[in-house]
Amino acid sequence: MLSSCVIGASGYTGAELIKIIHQHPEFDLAACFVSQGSSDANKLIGEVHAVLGGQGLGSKHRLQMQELAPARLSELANTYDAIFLATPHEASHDWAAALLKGSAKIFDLSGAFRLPDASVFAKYYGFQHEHPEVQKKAVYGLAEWYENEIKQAKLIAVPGCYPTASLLALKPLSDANLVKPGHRPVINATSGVSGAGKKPSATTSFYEVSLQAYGVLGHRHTPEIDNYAQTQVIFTPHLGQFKRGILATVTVALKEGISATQVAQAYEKQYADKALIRLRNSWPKVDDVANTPFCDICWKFDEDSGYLVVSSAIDNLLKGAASQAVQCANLAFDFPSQTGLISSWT
Ligand SMILES: NC(=O)C1=CN([C@@H]2O[C@H](COP(=O)(O)OP(=O)(O)OC[C@H]3O[C@@H](n4cnc5c(N)ncnc54)[C@H](OP(=O)(O)O)[C@@H]3O)[C@@H](O)[C@H]2O)C=CC1
Ligand SMILES: CC(=O)N[C@@H](CCC(=O)OP(=O)(O)O)C(=O)O
Repeated sequence: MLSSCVIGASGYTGAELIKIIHQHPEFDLAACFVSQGSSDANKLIGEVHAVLGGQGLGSKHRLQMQELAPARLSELANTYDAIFLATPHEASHDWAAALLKGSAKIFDLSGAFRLPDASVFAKYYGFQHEHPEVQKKAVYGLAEWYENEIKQAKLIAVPGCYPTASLLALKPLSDANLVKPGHRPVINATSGVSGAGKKPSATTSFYEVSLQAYGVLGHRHTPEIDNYAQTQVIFTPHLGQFKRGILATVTVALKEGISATQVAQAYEKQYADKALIRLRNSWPKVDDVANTPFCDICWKFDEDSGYLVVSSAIDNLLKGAASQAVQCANLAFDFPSQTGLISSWT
C-alpha cells in the first residue's frame, strides 16, 4: 500500500478525499492535518465530518486531525508517498516548495500552481506568486487530457471545478481545431454552494442564496479555461440553490463546413476509452453526477448556423476536486485512472 495524508482535512474536499482514500485499494490514509490553531485540531474524523462516522471507516475513524506546523513539511514530504493539499491557495503556494524537497508526490487542489503566467496569477488571485520555480514543475491535472505529463510529475495542480466542467466540454472541439477563429465560446455554468468551501459567508448562506451570476467578466477561472482550451472564452459562473454539482453549458461557433460527423468524431476520439466520461444522448443533469466521479457530456450541432451547444455536468467536490486528484494520483503511481473511484475497476 502507498502511504498518503490529507492536509486541509477538515474542509469539504478534505472530507471527500478521506472517504475516497479510505476505500482505495492502493492508498492508505495514514494522517489528516489541519492548520495550527484550527478549531478542529485533535478531533476525530467522525467528529469533524459526522457523515463519515460509523461509515465503515474502521480504524481510520480513530484518526485525529493533527495540527500542522510548517516546520514539519519536509518531514511529511519524506514520510508519505502521496500528499493531498485540500488547502486555500495561499497555504498551498507557501508550502509546495518545502514539500517538493522530499520524495512525496504532491496533489494540490488549490489554484496556486495552475496558471503558468505569474502576472495573470497576481491579477486574478490577489497576491503575488513567489514561487515561479515551483510553478514550472507543476503539471495541470485534467486527468483525461494530460495523462502522460501527470505520470511523470511530482507536483500536480488539480484543475478548478468550473474549468474541469468547461474544458472537458470544450477541449475536444478546440483541440481538433474546429472552433471558428476570432470567436469566443460562451460558457454559462451554475455551481452548488459547496463550491465556495466550508467557511461561512453571507453570499453562501441559505437565506441569501438565490440563482444568480457572479464574477462576471472577471472570475479567476477565466484565464485557467483560456489557457488550457487555447482559446479565449466568455465565462459566467452562477451560484445555485443546491449543495453540490456544476452544470456548464458552452455555446460555440464552429468553422464553416464542419459536419455533425466531424463533431461526433472529435468527442469520441478523446473520450471513447475514458471510463469517467459519459457521452450521453440526453442533456446532463446535476443529480446524475452528484456523489460520483463522472463527467456527463451531451452536445447538439446545427450544421446550418454552425453553432454548437455542449453541456457538461460534474460533482464539484469530486470530479471538480477530490476524485480528480485521486485520478491524478492513480496515474502518477501507474494505476488505471479510475482505480478506487468506480467499483467495477477496483
Ligand atoms: N469546494 C470546491 O468545489 C472546490 C475547491 N477547490 C479548492 O480546494 C481547496 C479546498 O477547498 P474546500 O475543501 O472547498 O475548502 P474548505 O474551506 O471547505 O476547506 C479548506 C480547509 O483548509 C484548512 N486550512 C485553512 N488554512 C489552512 C492552513 N494555513 N493550513 C492548513 N489547513 C488550512 C481549513 O481548516 P482548518 O481551519 O481546520 O485548518 C479548511 O477546513 C481550495 O484551494 C479550493 O479553492 C477546488 C475545486 C473545487
Ligand atoms: C460556488 C463557488 O464559490 N465556487 C468557487 C470555485 C471553487 C473552485 O473550483 O475552486 P478553486 O478556487 O480551487 O479554483 C468560486 O467561484 O470561487
